[in-house]
Amino acid sequence: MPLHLLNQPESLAPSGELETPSGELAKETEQKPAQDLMATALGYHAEPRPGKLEISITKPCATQQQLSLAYSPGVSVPVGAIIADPEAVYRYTAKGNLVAVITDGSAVLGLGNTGPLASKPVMEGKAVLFKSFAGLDAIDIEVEAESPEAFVDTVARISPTFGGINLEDIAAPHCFMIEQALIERLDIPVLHDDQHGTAITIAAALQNALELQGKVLSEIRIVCVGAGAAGIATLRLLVTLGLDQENILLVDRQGVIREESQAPHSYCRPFISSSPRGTLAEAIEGADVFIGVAAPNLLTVEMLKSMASRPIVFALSNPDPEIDPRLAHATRDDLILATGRTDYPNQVNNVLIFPFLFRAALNVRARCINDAMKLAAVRALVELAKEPVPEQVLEAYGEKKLAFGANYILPKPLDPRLREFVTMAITQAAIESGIARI
Ligand SMILES: O=C([O-])CC(=O)C(=O)O
Ligand SMILES: [Mg+2]
Repeated sequence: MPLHLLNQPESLAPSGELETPSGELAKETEQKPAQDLMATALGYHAEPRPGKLEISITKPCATQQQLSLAYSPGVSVPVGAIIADPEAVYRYTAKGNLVAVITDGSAVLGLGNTGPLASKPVMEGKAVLFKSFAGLDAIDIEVEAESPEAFVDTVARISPTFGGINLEDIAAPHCFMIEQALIERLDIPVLHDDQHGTAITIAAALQNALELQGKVLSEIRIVCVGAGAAGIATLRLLVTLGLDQENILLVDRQGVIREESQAPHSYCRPFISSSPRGTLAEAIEGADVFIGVAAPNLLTVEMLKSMASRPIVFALSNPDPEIDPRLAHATRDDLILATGRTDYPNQVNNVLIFPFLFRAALNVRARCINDAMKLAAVRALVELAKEPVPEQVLEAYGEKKLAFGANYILPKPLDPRLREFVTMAITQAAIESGIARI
């Protein structure tokens, strides 16, 4: 069974082969790149040494004198300083630049419950992104936890090591309670990336897509497929930004969530609909926006055809989207489409945000990542997408021209301006909202 079908909710599973305009031949030619990707990805992870991370040392340790500073007896001096003033830990250790990427492996990408061990490449990957995009040191930690409480306890117990905690790929509904419990318990920033990193990125992308399609958030009708971490957090944020709760249909494996008893968990409650529409096909008819954070190939050609004019489709299941992008574009030419993938235009992926939320929070030693910081992050992405794109970005993506428009609604993840522009905006919000400690 292909990995992307593991643990997939039954009624969300693709109903068969993807319908492609060019039929069998298209299927055969698609298999080759897929095989190439498998071999290349395995080689990338295995060679020249296994994995994607190593630890490096930042102080010389080659002479007896240096050794006596790095270790006994010199190391006891900062210990004493930290006992006298716990804040000194930020001066004498790596804590202030160190983020833990922590998971229980229960909702890994769109792959489902892979367990902690198999999630390790993803968590190492997040650590790589923290380092390369925001200069933050990050360590992946995969936890075998028998309950959400045990997971919270484990994270809380190891938290003194870190300047921030990035929770990653934890299934709903436990992810909501886990994040809340840790925010309350710890005095360092805690963020569940798949909720807020994803929600912020979607909100920014949607604002820009709506502007291009000549629509406004307060008037559109939206269908969100997936009532997990990303779906719930995104709807919450969009409502904060002006989306009318009445215009939301939240769909999960049973269809549109219309009754308390249908809801997979209590966090769906604000989005329970009184609409007569019950299936995804019924929900999508006439809708302006489709947000998929669920599973591959759920959005059919017929459904896409039935959407309102100038529709917006965010097919964000990773790695395989809710509709094949080529198929979607072949079906409608008035569409704005985004995926979570690097190899198509309009990548809506939390990598645009999580490195900079933590960079900003750690820069000012914020106790938490608050709503003001999240909203500033949305605004920064919205604005940066409208700025002229530097040559360096065009080169990185092999593009001749990129400009704000249907195929460029968000900055590219490899845009070096993100680090300064987005971090500055979030930092400013942290300072103005009074949670900066330095
Ligand atoms: O890793 C990614 O591409 C985005 C993400 O957090 C996820 O899908 O869980
Ligand atoms: Mg994730």
